[in-house]
Amino acid sequence: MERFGFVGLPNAGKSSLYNALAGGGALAAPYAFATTDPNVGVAKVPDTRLERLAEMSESKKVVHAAVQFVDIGGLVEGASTGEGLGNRFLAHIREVDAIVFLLRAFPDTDVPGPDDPLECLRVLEIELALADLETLDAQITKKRKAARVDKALQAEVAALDEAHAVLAEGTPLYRADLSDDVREALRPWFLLTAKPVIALVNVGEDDLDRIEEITAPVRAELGERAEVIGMCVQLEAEAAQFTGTERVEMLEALGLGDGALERFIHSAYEILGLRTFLTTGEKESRAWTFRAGSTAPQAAGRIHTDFQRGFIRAEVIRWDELLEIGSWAKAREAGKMRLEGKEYVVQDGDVIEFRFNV
Ligand SMILES: Nc1ncnc2c1ncn2[C@@H]1O[C@H](COP(=O)(O)OP(=O)(O)OP(=O)(O)O)[C@@H](O)[C@H]1O
Ligand SMILES: [Mg+2]
Repeated sequence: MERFGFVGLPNAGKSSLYNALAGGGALAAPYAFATTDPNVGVAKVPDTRLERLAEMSESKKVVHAAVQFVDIGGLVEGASTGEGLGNRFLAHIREVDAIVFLLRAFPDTDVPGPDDPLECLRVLEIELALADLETLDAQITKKRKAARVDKALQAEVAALDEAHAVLAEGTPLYRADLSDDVREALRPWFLLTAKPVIALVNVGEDDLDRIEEITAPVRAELGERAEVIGMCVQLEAEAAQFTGTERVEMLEALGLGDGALERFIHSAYEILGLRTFLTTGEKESRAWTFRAGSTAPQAAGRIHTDFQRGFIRAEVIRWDELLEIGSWAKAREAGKMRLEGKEYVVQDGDVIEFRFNV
């Protein structure tokens, strides 16, 4: 399952965001990956398509797609040299698939810390860039020597040199203009600043009508490099303690509209190129996560490796088409199911039944 790490200065709102996701019933299951750090949550990805299909099939069970969130803890200036949680902290970041920068924009004299989101971003990025520089410095000389003998290593060394030059200027790699080849060569290095980023600007309760304005400088700074979302995490966490219509009323009363959590989870899903296909039946309806561009056998492998190995073909229909027809049996009868083979590239929103043979 894909994992997102919350990174921010102390008091940025990381734990509040975690609670917001946990409180809203979003936390499908607590997941402890280490006793020293129990703050890993599984958040289900909201999906009305799935709910409607489950209703249609009168499914006994409904299983949403899910992503993991980790509340990593506060990063302080000097983390790269061992300040604060230091290296243990950085190791946790290394394990995630994407980073969520929590940028504080709420003023509160009782809660210490900077409230300029751009300033917060700068400190976070410099610490992570320094940590990456250190990783490279520790290895680059050895690699260079090896490359003199083994020419095959030259491309990797060139990529490391390019990354080093970028980082030495204090620029995180996700912001740099690197070719796909260079990014690929850097992948085995698990560099912190090469990970995809969501910047979450945490605004104050009194600034709900200024979210766009407060978020704009961060958006301008990051451009296309990252997803930028503004919300008041505190209020979202309060609303998340309610469910169903109560939550809708609460969100309305707080002036939060549909709530930003769903939007946030969708963005998280989106930036990793994740997509959803669905299965539906009386026993269960379920949303499955796959990578954009996956073929039918690869998608089948998300259910079970046997499905991939023994793949014969897939019966496919778009979710809305199926809903309109009203049932799987009727769709089949009407000849509306497409038979797709090994080469088929699965689309977001496909409802699929796999035929396989093991
Ligand atoms: N948007 C907001 N407006 C006002 N107060 C907020 C907002 N978001 C969070 N807070 C408050 O700020 C304080 C710090 O929040 P939180 O504990 O979530 O930060 P944190 O990033 O987890 O900090 P740490 O790194 O110390 O663990 C809490 O008292 C919380 O209620
Ligand atoms: Mg915290």
